[in-house]
Amino acid sequence: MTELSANPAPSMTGPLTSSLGSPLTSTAQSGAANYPGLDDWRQLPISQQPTWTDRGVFDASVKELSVLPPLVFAGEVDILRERLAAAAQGKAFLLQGGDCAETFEDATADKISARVRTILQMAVVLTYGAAMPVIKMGRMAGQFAKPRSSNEETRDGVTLPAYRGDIVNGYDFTPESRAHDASRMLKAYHTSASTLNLIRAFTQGGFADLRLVHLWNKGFTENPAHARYESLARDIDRAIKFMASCGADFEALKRVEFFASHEALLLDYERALTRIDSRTGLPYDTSGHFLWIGERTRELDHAHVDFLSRVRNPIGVKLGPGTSGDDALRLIDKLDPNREPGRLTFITRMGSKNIREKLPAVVEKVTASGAQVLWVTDPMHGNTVTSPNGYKTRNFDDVVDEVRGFFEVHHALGTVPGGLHMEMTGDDVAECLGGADPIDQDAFLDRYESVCDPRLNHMQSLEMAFLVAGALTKR
Ligand SMILES: O=C[C@H](O)[C@H](O)COP(=O)(O)O
Ligand SMILES: C=C(OP(=O)(O)O)C(=O)O
Ligand SMILES: [Mn+2]
Repeated sequence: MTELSANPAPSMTGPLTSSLGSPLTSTAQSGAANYPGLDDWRQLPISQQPTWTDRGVFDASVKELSVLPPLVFAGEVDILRERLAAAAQGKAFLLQGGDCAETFEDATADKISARVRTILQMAVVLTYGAAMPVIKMGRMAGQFAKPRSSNEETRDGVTLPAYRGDIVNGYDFTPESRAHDASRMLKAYHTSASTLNLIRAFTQGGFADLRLVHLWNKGFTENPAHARYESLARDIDRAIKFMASCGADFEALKRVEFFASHEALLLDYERALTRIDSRTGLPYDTSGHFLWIGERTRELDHAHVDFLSRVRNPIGVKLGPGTSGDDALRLIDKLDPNREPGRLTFITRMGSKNIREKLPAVVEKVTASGAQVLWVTDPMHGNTVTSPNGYKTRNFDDVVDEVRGFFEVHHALGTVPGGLHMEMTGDDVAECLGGADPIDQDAFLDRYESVCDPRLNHMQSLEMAFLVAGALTKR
């Protein structure tokens, strides 16, 4: 423990050091060992990395990760890039959602199923309302590493390392649990694999068949959004029956594409899962289909931007209210120098109070440069507040207002509002205030489950989908 508290600033370990504070041994190199540039990030400033307690465990974990099978196939990643290119042109819409922080404990069939069903329901609402394809993507099967504002947490006079996601340490407030344990990277890999396996089974094996559109609503608490969904599902049912009587073939309705994404924060993990694709000879980070760089780690000349500039996956970057048009242009030059459709997504999270004022200048500058990025709204992270009874929360009205602001800005500029990025769950939790069947802060006492940021619950998520479908119809 002293080792951890003696070095409370694992971020910015500086040039020529790894996240262990000293040069890594060759055991840290992955399958793509000699590919030029993939390890350049190790020479650059890096923030938000763990301070692992045991070098032996670290070396062994990275070595094992680097020979484990990839979690996703490079061909799927290429398909996603094409889908995102369509979204950037206004021909599809990206729906990306899931926990702020997945946990190992919650990687159960029930919870994964509720989340997938909720995303499928939202996608149906959006597809039906907006009459355009929806790209379905989970913040799932890998969303285990969290950047934090503070390295430490103090409770009742006791100070311990902050929780940094299950891939780094445990949520329990004990010195043992909060120690940074590199073997957790292996557990994160295996939990991602089993989550992805279940998602693939659900989405390819019949569960996502559009003819089961009613079934996805079953088991969720009845509420206004639930009822509205039922009515829409009845319309879809009628349309399907009508088409069936006309002899239509429903093969295409049986399966859906579902992509996995997470914040690529823990670069030792991401590097170990980076492989050279045998078809193209190029490096892919096979820990997920889509990876994003967070607001806290998007400095241009730092490690995260450098590493992600070198993999073929589609990349997202979160843009907070302090982003200038020039910042955005420099990120484009570094991450998408060839201006490749679908390569780069900007996920704006400016806050409902800032979006209308700050977003236009950034979008205008990017548009004037000729770059075609995909613009996505994250209406969660700029709207975090503390409730009077001490919970980290968000007001549903602020979240809605940021989404509205995002659409207004893009409508006014004639650009494409191409997606929604949400922290949500299929469970009936109480973490965000408000909604049609309003959550108040007293409900937090029993139903606040998130280990990091507050999520929209099942009903609030569906409500959001109806709202966005309305905005897309106008588009
Ligand atoms: O999910 C995002 C960040 O990890 C989170 O907002 C950080 O929250 P903190 O300010 O409580 O550290
Ligand atoms: C850390 C996150 O967001 P941001 O980087 O936008 O703060 C997140 O998406 O959980
Ligand atoms: Mn979050």
